[in-house]
Parts: sequence; structure tokens; C-alpha cells
Amino acid sequence: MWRRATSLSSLIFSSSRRPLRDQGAYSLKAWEFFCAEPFKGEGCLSKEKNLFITFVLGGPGSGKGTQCAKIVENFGYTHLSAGELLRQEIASNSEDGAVILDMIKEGKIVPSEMTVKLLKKEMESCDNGKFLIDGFPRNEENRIAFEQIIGAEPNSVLFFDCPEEEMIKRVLNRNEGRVDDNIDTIRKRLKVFAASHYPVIEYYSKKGKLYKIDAIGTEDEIFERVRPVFAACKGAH
Ligand SMILES: Nc1ncnc2c1ncn2[C@@H]1O[C@H](COP(=O)(O)OP(=O)(O)OP(=O)(O)O)[C@@H](O)[C@H]1O
Ligand SMILES: Nc1ccn([C@@H]2O[C@H](COP(=O)(O)O)[C@@H](O)[C@H]2O)c(=O)n1
Ligand SMILES: [Mg+2]
Repeated sequence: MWRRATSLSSLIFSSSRRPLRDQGAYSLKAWEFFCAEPFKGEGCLSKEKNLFITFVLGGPGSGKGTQCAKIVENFGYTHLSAGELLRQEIASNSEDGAVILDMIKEGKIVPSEMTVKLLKKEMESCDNGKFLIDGFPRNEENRIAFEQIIGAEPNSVLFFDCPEEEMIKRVLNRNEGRVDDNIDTIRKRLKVFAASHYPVIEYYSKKGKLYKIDAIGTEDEIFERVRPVFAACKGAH
């Protein structure tokens, strides 16, 4: 159903096993998004610096963090993982941290003001204006809060499309000691993801900003599907 609603760009890009020479129309579209003038609102972050923002979406274990590390290495973006910022807030023993821990254990989405506040702080303190925002927005509330508080929209949105069984396998093998990497919480996270991500994907698809990436394959194979999105505009900003 939702495949029919995806943008032309995501349809082109979702056929990621196609040779790159067939992706000319896609590359042109990527150029347009990345080179577009960033949104400028009154009194907001985007007023102070040129922002080039990519949201990186996908279910738990779909490989967002892994691919973000490769994008940073190759294209000089600053990686902000919403989940990681929330975990740092827990580690700081703040009042918010206690609330956040309870929600993460249950696989719930933390109130948007808390998450956007953390993202804003990082964005303000960073000289680089090129941001990969990983695991955000998780739902429409996140999306709208970002627009209102940061005063900017993403230039593009990557969506890592991965089957549930593969996501479960990857998360259970991750071994990073996360409180939410256990089968009960993973099932809750998958339910929340299934219930809340679609409107966000649909929103950016309609705006022609969505790039759907097939997340099955080796890490390097997947990065070769991601690379052209960023390569199209390398050096332009
Ligand atoms: N293409 C891949 N094939 C197999 N394993 C992978 C692949 N990509 C990432 N992994 C592994 O799967 C696990 C989950 O990957 P990663 O942490 O990047 O996912 P994520 O989307 O950021 O998940 P989360 O939303 O839970 O933070 C990691 O252990 C990672 O090393
Ligand atoms: N926008 C977000 C992002 C994350 N969370 C919470 O953190 C958990 C872990 O996130 P990862 O991206 O690292 O998987 C997630 O399950 C949520 O509980 C959030 O609330 N809002
Ligand atoms: Mg991650």
C-alpha cells in the first residue's frame, strides 16, 4: 500500500540493486534537495547558520547508526542520534533522565520537547551546519516539535527499509548493553515503530524528500545505495 504512495525519488532509489548508471534522474533530484536554500525562520537556529539536515529513519536495528558512521566518514556530516542523546541524559542523572529511562525500557517515545531540547543544544554548539539526525522524527509529534522549535525542515530523509525478523536478529546480536535490547522491549519498540512511523514517511514522501533504502545486505552494500544521495552534492556546501 505505502509503496504506491512513495515519491518518485524513493521508488528510483528503492531499486537499489539497479546499476548506478540507471539512477541519473535520482541523482538530479538529490542535487536539487541538497542545494536548496535552507528554511529561514525568525529568531530560530536556521536564522543563525546554514543548515543542511538529513533525517535518518528506520526500525530498531535497521542499521541507521551503522550507516550514519559511514556517511560521517565520507561526507563530513555531524551525526546526532536522538536515542544516544536520550541515553546520555539518563547517564547525567537529571530529572528528565529518570523519566526517559522509564520510557526507553518500555520502548515508548519520549515527549518531543525533551528530545528536541537535546537536539537543539547539540546543534547550537556545533560549528558544522550539516547534520544527520538519526532516529528522529519517530512520530508526527516529533516532526512538528522540531519544525516549531528549530524552525527548519530536513533537506532530505533516508528511510532504511528492513524486515522485522532481520531487525530482531540484529538487535539481539548487538551486545552493547542497552536496556532496551531484549526480546520483550524489542517487540514493544517494533509495535511503536509500526504504529507511528508511517505518517512521517508519508509526509516526506509527499514532499518528494524521501529516499527509501533497501536495508538488506552487507553494511558496505547498503552504503553503496546511500552514497549517491550525498555524492551528488559533495563540495557544494
Ligand atoms: N547490514 C548489516 N548486516 C548485518 N548486521 C548489521 C548490518 N548493519 C548493522 N548491523 C548490526 O546490527 C546492529 C544494529 O545496527 P545499528 O545499531 O546500526 O541499528 P539502528 O538502526 O541504529 O538501531 P537502533 O534504532 O536500535 O539504534 C549492530 O550490531 C550492527 O553492527
Ligand atoms: N526520537 C526518539 C528517539 C528515541 N527515543 C527513545 O529511545 C529509544 C532508543 O532509540 P534508538 O534510536 O537508539 O533505537 C527508543 O526506543 C525510544 O524509547 C525516543 O523516544 N524518541
Ligand atoms: Mg541506533
